[in-house]
Amino acid sequence: MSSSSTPVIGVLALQGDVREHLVALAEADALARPVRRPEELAEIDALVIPGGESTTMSKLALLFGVMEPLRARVAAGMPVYGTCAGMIMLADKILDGRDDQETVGGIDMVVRRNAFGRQNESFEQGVAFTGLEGGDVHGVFIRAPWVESVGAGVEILASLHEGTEAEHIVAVRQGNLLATSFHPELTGDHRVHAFFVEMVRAVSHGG
Ligand SMILES: NC(=O)CC[C@H](N)C(=O)O
Repeated sequence: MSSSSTPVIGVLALQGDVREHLVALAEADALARPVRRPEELAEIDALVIPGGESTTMSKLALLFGVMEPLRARVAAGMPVYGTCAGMIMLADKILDGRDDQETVGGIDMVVRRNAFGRQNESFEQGVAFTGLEGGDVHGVFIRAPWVESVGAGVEILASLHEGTEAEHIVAVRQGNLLATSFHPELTGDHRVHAFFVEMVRAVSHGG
């Protein structure tokens, strides 16, 4: 771990909206860099897994040999933030995935891919996010997953209501792992990234 107060945060750069996360992290006062190879994983304090396509990301992570090193670092407590496809990658269990699709795992949750359905492929909605000041976050949902269920150790940070129907969980935290169904990196509002950078600082300073 870096001992400086500016954490080095990688963005998993196999596929997806890497550049937007690099910009958002830099604006949230982190040193951000793309990460592709196992040896690059060893040089970061924390990681963002971007949105994109989780089936492709899974395949490339296996191909590049980063899946196992990533699992090892997650098990060792490295903070990771996953958005959308990145949320899927952090799920211990997924529904509607491809048969050969693997995840990094780490969050005790069941995530359903493309959960909001075809009619609702992409939409934008205000999201009340526990722990963030300044009002709703602007939620950009693109073929987004939702969290179907969580284990006892998982904190629910945001949910959406569908009409009068059930709530769908769209943001969670378990220990040093954070995941959102939506894409704060596509908005100019970097409060969720700043929230993650604070999580990373807390870990670094705590030793
Ligand atoms: N915007 C996104 O990241 C979409 C996620 C995509 N539907 C998947 O399953 O990976």
